[in-house]
Amino acid sequence: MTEPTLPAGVERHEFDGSTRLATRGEPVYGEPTDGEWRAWDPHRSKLGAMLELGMDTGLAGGETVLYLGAASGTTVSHVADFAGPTYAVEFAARPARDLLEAAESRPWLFPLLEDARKPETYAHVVEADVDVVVQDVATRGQARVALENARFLADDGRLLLAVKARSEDVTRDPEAVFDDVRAELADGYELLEDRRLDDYHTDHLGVVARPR
Ligand SMILES: C[S@@+](CC[C@H](N)C(=O)[O-])C[C@H]1O[C@@H](n2cnc3c(N)ncnc32)[C@H](O)[C@@H]1O
Repeated sequence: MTEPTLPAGVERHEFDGSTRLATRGEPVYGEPTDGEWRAWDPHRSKLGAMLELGMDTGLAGGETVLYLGAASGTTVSHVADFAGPTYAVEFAARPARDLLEAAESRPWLFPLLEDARKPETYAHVVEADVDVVVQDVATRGQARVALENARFLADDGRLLLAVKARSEDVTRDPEAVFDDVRAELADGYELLEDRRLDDYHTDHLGVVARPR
């Protein structure tokens, strides 16, 4: 089986003797750089882990992206380095300050201080038919958030979702949590691939899906 190709604008570069994913842009979280390239740390990024593990994200580069749970911009800054317009939703004010800083050198990165459970609050800003929704909210009701934001996706768009089992229920077996999330997601999405991200993020599932 051939590995899915990386999106244009994401390359493997040598940093301190090891080959790592990288994008081209201003550093954001103290990551090592090699000229214009900065390392993308899969231990700090679920999407980075999905790419590192060879999941077929469908990303080609240049996409319009809605990113839910942007926090201080670690991952979404890499996304904005290779994607097109990137709308970054985060509801906590503290990390959003760092997110605004990451956006200063990225004209295509649009931070939105909103609640991803209330898509109507940013529907007037986010353009219709985005190519990709990336979601990493690590909060209870992760499938519900993905379903509520499906309205933004183009028919052939992709949901790239990270599910944190412990955010749903700390006491349950993660596999049982993931089964429930898969079943709920099926209300609005066709699941194309899922994979445990434990090599990088304990008890997390990476999911690639498209709207039904
Ligand atoms: C695991 S962190 C995200 C890390 C980030 N995706 C990265 O890789 O750089 C989860 C973030 O989702 C945010 N979040 C949780 N629920 C949210 C909601 N309903 N709306 C917007 N942001 C939310 C949290 O405030 C937190 O910053």
